[in-house]
Formats: sequence, structure tokens, C-alpha cells
Amino acid sequence: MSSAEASSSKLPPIQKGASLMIAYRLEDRPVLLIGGGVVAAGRLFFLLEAGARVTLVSPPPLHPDISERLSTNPHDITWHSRSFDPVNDDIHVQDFAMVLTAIDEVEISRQICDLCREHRVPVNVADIPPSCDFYFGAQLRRGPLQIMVSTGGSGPKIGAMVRDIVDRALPENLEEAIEGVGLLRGDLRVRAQGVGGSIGRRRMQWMIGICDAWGLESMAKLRDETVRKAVLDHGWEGDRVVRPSDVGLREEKNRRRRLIDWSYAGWYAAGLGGMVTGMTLGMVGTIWMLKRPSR
Ligand SMILES: C[C@@]1(CC(=O)O)C2=NC(=C\c3[nH]c(c(CCC(=O)O)c3CC(=O)O)Cc3[nH]c(c(CC(=O)O)c3CCC(=O)O)/C=C3\N/C(=C\2)[C@@H](CCC(=O)O)[C@]3(C)CC(=O)O)/[C@H]1CCC(=O)O
Ligand SMILES: NC(=O)c1ccc[n+]([C@@H]2O[C@H](COP(=O)([O-])OP(=O)(O)OC[C@H]3O[C@@H](n4cnc5c(N)ncnc54)[C@H](O)[C@@H]3O)[C@@H](O)[C@H]2O)c1
Repeated sequence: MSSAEASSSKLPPIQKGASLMIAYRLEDRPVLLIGGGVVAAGRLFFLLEAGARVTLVSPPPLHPDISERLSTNPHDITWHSRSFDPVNDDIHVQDFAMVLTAIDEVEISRQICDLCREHRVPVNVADIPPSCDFYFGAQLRRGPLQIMVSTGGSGPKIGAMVRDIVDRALPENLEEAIEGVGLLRGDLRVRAQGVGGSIGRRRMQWMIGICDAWGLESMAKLRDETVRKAVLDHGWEGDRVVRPSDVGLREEKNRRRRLIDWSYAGWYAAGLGGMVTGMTLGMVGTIWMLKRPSR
């Protein structure tokens, strides 16, 4: 392809160096976690939320959060109270879907990484990017909604700061909106059964229309079974996109959390008032000084 043809392409240019961002399913799958400190405690939390079967290898003392998880989730964690030996251990990395190490021994971490790569088992070595097949990121979760921020290893703390900005900017009733849409999709699949093909295409187009018409603010109302039935009876059966007002509901305004919290309006007014008064006095003083007859 000539450079003229390449530059006229409407496709976004490929910028290499990214990670593949995916939502990896680990329910009931075995994961090996090596280390028992604060970083391992964080990894353990995310693994348990993902439903993984965790084999933990670390000598005591364990981080208190890990000890607590061992008593609250005894069936999800098997603890081997000893060090992992990358040269000769009777726990084999190839028996696991992935391996995470969070230990304070760089050389042993590197050996574990080599072992995993030899057996093609994905591995993350906390804080050693070249020994990571995947990175962790700053995360937030609201029920089914999960958001992860990655900076490609360049600035993990910035990732956490961005995560906090996103967290503050999200609408309040997002979980309920996702639940409502999830229930509507379920009901729709019962009415219009079949996978793929023309029925799949029609279902998808209709769902996109409903989401656009209802907006994040109104979708929570779809948790009500009678509302869902009305939407399907009038909308799906009539082959049209119905809005909340079409099924007797009020259209909601966007309730996104504001960067400026107006409950502090009194304080803002007092501050602004003080600033204006100060500026006025300053200006009057300057004019008085300038107008004063010179000696
Ligand atoms: C996001 C988070 C997730 C998590 O680990 O759970 C995470 N690091 C977090 C915090 C954090 N890590 C560090 C600081 C100190 C401040 C600073 O250095 O900025 C802080 C801040 C703090 O602790 O508040 C030090 C650090 N981290 C790495 C190196 C090595 C290097 O850069 O070479 C060094 C330097 C060590 C040294 O100087 O010796 C490497 C990695 N850390 C990653 C993830 C992966 C890339 C993520 C991305 O692409 O954004 C990657 C590549 C591998 C991995 O570990 O997966 C978690 C935030 C959790 C949260 O708040 O929710
Ligand atoms: N990515 C991040 O967010 C982040 C943040 C801070 C630190 N780190 C890095 O992660 C690593 C762990 O940090 P930490 O603060 O949890 O350390 P830590 O010192 O609190 O814990 C290390 C743990 O590893 C265990 N351990 C050591 N050798 C072992 C072996 N051969 N087998 C099994 N367990 C072994 C120790 O007993 C201990 O429980 C360090 O390399 C640190 O630099 C990463």
C-alpha cells in the first residue's frame, strides 16, 4: 500500500506497546499465590472476588488480612506454610491457570517467572515488569461493573489517581441501572429465543435503542417487573423503541455527581463575597492613593 493510500485510511492508526485489556474469568480455577505480605493480601482479595481456588505458599507470619480470609473463606484457600522452592517444589506451576508472586526475594521471583514461562503458565511478579505476562491495575467495582486503569507500567500511582477521579464522576445508581438492563435482557431472551442470526441482530439493535432512550438515570426502573413487561409489550412486540414516558414514567435528569458540591453553596458565597469586598477595598484604596495631591 502506498503512503498516500495509508494516510487516507479511516481506521485508527496502530500504536503498539499496549496491553490487551480483558476480563479474565477465574471461577473455580486454580491459582498459585506465592508470598504472604501486604501485596499478596491485595492479590488474594481480587482472586477471591473472581471465585478462584487459591493455593497460597508462604511461611508465617501472614498479613492479618490473609489470616482473616483463611478463616472466612477456608474452602477457597489452601495454605502451605513454607517457602516456595523454584528448583524443587512438589507444587507444580503447570497445575495452575496462573501464578502470582509477591515476595521480597528478587532472585527467587525471577526463577519462578522462568519456570512459569517454561511451562507456558501466565505469571505476574509484583513490581518486576519484565517478569510479568500481565500487570495488575488500579481497580474499582460496583457490583457487576468493574473498571481497571493501566498505565502500561509507567505510573501505577497515577493509575490509582485516575481510578479515584472516575469513581467520583460515576452516576450514583449505576449498579441499579446495570441490574435493570440485565433483567430486561433476560426477559427479552425468554420472549425472543435463539442465538445469533437475524433474531440476535434484532435483539441487539432494540437493546441499543432502549439504552440510548432511557439513559443511565432511568434504567434502574427496569428492575420493576411491570415496567419491563410494559416495555416488552409495547416496545419489542410493536418493533419500536419506547421511552420511560411511553410507559407512564417520569424522564429522569442526569444525577451525576458534580465536581462542585452545591451543598457547600453558603461557604462558596461567603468566600466569593469576601473576595469581592477585598478587591473593592483594594481598588478604592488605589484610586485614593493615585488621586491624592502629591507633595
Ligand atoms: C496499580 C497497582 C495495582 C496492584 O498492584 O494491585 C500497581 N501498583 C500499585 C501501586 C504502587 N506501585 C508502586 C508504588 C509507589 C509509587 C510509584 O512508584 O509510582 C505504588 C503506589 C502505592 O503503593 O500507593 C511501585 C512500583 N510498581 C511497579 C514498580 C516497578 C517498576 O516500575 O519498574 C514499582 C517501583 C518499585 C521501586 O521503585 O522499587 C510495577 C507495577 N505496579 C503495577 C500495579 C503494575 C503496573 C500498573 C500500571 O501499569 O499502571 C506493575 C508493572 C506490575 C504489577 O505489580 O502488576 C497498585 C495501585 C493499587 C491501588 O491503589 O489500587
Ligand atoms: N505492585 C505493587 O503495588 C507493589 C507495592 C508495594 C510493593 N511491591 C513489591 O511486591 C513485593 C512484595 O511486597 P510486600 O510489601 O508484600 O512484601 P513483604 O515483605 O510484606 O512480604 C513478602 C512475603 O513473601 C514471603 N516470602 C519470601 N520468600 C518466599 C518464598 N520463597 N516463598 C513463599 N513466600 C515467600 C515472606 O514470608 C512474606 O510473607 C516486593 O517485591 C515489593 O517491592 C509491589
